[in-house]
Amino acid sequence: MEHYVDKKALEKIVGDVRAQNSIFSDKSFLDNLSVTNSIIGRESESKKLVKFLLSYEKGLVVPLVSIYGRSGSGKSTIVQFVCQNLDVDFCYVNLRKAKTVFGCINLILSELGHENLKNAQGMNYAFGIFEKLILQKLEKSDNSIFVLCLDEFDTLFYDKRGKPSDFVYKIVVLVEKLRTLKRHMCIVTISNKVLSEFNLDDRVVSRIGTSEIYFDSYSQSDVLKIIRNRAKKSFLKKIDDDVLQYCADISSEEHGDARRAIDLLRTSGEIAGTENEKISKKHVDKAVSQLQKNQITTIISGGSYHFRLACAALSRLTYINDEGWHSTSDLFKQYQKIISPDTRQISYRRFSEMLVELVNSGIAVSKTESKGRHGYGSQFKLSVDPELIGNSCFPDWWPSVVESKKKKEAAAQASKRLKLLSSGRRSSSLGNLYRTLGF
Ligand SMILES: Nc1ncnc2c1ncn2[C@@H]1O[C@H](COP(=O)(O)OP(=O)(O)OP(=O)(O)O)[C@@H](O)[C@H]1O
Repeated sequence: MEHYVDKKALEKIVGDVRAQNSIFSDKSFLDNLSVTNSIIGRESESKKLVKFLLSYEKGLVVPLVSIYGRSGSGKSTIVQFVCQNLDVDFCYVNLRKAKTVFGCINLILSELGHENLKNAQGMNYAFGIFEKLILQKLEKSDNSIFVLCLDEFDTLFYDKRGKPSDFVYKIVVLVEKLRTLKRHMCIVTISNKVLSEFNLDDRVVSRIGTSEIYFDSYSQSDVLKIIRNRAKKSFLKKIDDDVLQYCADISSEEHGDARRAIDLLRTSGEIAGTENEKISKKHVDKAVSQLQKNQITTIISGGSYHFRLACAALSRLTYINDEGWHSTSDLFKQYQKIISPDTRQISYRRFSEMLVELVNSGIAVSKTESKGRHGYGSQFKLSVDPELIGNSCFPDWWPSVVESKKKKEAAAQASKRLKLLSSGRRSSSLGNLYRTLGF
């Protein structure tokens, strides 16, 4: 049957959305993309950043400050809040949107109002424009410092062919050049990883020093304070504290993640609104599974065909064999079986890199195991339901996997019955023998 949206269907959609939103007074306080004005805690981290940036007033700024810590610990929020409230010119760029190093410089330029450049125009040309734009900006505002905030700094290092270390070197050289023009610039990198984990050349490392600010994960009570504050501003009616506690507990299971807590509270509210009920723990449970589903779908739909094949290989092995850990070579064999015959396979090495991507995305976990004389090898285990992954990767293919498992289980049952039967026959023929011998 064809599905289409007519006026009646649209009216229903509008009604559903209104119901979803009915229990909120102002949802903007539950928006993870906007920068909040009310920050709970984080005084010491803010102070350190202000100290690094304002040292320009005394004539010397460190070229690079590295901000690092687990996700949802407030890194991006604090950096943007501080920059917005100091007399500095700044440019905040989330590098996740870039696929290559050249893509990163294009993102920076476009944030500064410049059109995209073509690869062929080259990095040196791009840096020439970057320098001009910074000088123009400082001239206009009469500020002396330009802060370049590079969020998701790790992205730069995915493009190994684009020479990420060279790129950082070029920015540091620009910082030095601006200094000779009596202008200051500071690069603030934001990442989940510490700077030493990146493959930066010695010439970069020796120039940037070690100015780091670590953001410790929030405790359960920190997360609770953050969402209590948001709940007060965003819902029409007061939310029970045990519901907020429950959201905070779930969001602190692994590490205190404020983003997860805010998403959870918003989604629980939407579900409660749709069901026309007061928000309760039941809605939080539903929100947890809805968010997990959404997250998986986003990761998988954004991945390449081979990434989805790697996910599918791990899901199939896990589902069919009811087993957790799988080696790279078993997974590669499985990948070779699933891939469509007219598609070119990626190499074993590239496939192992893809498995690492899977771990980075949170879909799987890995461990290293000794293989005796053969050294060490990696093992991978899914961290989510294989059916959810398999169905999201290739919905037309997954039913055949379910069918194979059914067949395998039926065959195992049949062989069990056969064994029982034959051992029964053997014991009854032995019984006859004993009787004949008079025992
Ligand atoms: N101390 C805080 N007070 C109020 N809200 C906070 C605080 N810390 C984080 N948040 C909120 O939590 C959400 C996530 O914060 P943020 O994006 O800054 O985390 P992050 O450490 O940069 O995460 P990631 O590494 O995943 O990018 C945002 O909505 C932010 O407003």
